[in-house]
Amino acid sequence: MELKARRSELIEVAKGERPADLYIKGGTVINVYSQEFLEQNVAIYKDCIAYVGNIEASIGENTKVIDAKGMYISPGFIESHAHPWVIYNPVSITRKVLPFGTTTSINDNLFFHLNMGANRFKELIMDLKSLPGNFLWLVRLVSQADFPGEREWYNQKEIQELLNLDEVVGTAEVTRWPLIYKADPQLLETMDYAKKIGKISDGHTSGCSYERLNAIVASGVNACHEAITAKEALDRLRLGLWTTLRNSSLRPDLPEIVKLITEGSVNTSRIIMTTDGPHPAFIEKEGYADGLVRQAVELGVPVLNAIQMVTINPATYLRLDDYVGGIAPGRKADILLLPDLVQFRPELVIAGGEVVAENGKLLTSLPEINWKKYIHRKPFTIPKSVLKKPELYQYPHTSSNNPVPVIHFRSNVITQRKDTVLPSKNGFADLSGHDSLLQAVLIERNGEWIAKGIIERFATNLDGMASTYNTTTELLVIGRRSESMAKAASRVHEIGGGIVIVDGEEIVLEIPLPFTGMMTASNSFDEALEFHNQLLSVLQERGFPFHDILYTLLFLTCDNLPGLRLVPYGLYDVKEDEFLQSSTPLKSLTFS
Ligand SMILES: Nc1ncnc2[nH]cnc12
Repeated sequence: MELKARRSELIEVAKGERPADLYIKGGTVINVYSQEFLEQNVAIYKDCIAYVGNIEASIGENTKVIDAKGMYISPGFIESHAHPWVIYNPVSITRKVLPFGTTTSINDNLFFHLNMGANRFKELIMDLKSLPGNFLWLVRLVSQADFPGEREWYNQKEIQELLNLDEVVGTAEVTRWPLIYKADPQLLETMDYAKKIGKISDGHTSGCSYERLNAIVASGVNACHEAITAKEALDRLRLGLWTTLRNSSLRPDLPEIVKLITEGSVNTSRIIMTTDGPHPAFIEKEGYADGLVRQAVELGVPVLNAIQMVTINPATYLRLDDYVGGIAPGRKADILLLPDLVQFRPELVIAGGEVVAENGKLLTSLPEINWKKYIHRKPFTIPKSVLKKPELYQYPHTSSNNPVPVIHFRSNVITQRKDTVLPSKNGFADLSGHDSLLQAVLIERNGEWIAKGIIERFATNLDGMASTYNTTTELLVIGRRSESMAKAASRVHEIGGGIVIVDGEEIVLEIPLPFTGMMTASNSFDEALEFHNQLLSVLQERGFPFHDILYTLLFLTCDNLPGLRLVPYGLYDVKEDEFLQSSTPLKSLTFS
């Protein structure tokens, strides 16, 4: 990490030979190293802490003294596993969570790399360096749904170059973890490279048994946030993984997994917490890293341990503890003044030595990013007229006697194969007698391929919807009426990405997501929140039975979760690793 303050200057301030810029006086320092509360002052010079103690020698004429009487002085919180694209974007999420005290976030680069490639992504990293706080990255080794040309797009040499950047702390989760289990040479080599240059590899081992976990840990993976029971969390801890307890909008599991601590006697020094990319309404209600500490303490975790789990523990895991995670000389001055240890909402947030927020209000400016310059790999080149063809949205089915493998939603994101006998009409499945079934297709933006399926238990009364908000960022079109689906698809094409819902011929909701098809191009978090709330309520009115629509859309097209998925190569049975219906080149279907 680059520091503005020189070490020699910090030494002078520590000795009282040079005046501090800021001096926080009269508060109680939360010492996450020694696990103590200490009545001490903190002197700050430029972007760093220079001194922690009771001597006031560094207060000079121009030193700004902050009275922290009655307050706790905490290290800034760290979100070590962020996904900065849940309709919000890197800037709008920072706007929201910096005043809540998250001064460091470690961000997945999935959709940035997927849409702009490694070199453009490098430019984005540089542009986002001007964000207040520490906005750092983990880089993907592959996407979340294999596609033609994936390994060239995620090429090893470029990824290694990214890993060498100061702003990149390691490799990101590999959701398709069987690749690691099978010792994929390209992935192992890159993870090894990361280790050699002192960086980490985040993991993702959902549903992985203890026995299989051994093989994953042997690959060099450092952490996992996918435990959904205290037992699974303990397995991970015991095998030497940094164990990240998740409380996300999709999986609000903390009450269960925290029993690892509250009903056990484990050492918490390798336990971390994450919100794992929650939707905007969750952040609005629960906060971010602050919400994790608040809830952990409510659930019975000792307060100092809970704070360590979002400060020094993630900093140590990320190999950033020389810079962030604690209040000590030579560390970055990322500091919160907390009025209490119940709400954990800071009265003052200092990031890099600057007061950036007070009483929940951001006081600093945010960069204006020209998102357009990054819209790069995938504009829609498929002619819009093609999207109007109704047969595009029908599942091929020639024999009424053969059952069709339907994607049945068991929960928000978990699906199962449900073979269903359906009549065939003009070579397609006839859904007219089955109210609970919808057509679903995934169309490559350039018309290279189309994958088709039928889904059940999504939103029974949905005429048509199209969305680039899914893990491929291609065009996902769902509905019961081909004409409405066509209209929704055409509109998303026109706006260059986003989510559109159509009733009959009428557009009832339009959410433009021009930045990669996942994010708004606005700095407003409130706009993202409003879009999310509208989407959920419009779909719930049409029968969507679950609590988190964005994750349903996101993961319908991934290739790692059970059971059937719609992915670039077709309708895919994840467990069997089998394609039940291959995707077809769209051009051969429609351009002739
Ligand atoms: N694997 C994932 N991909 C995209 N967004 C996510 N948010 C949480 N997990 C995610």
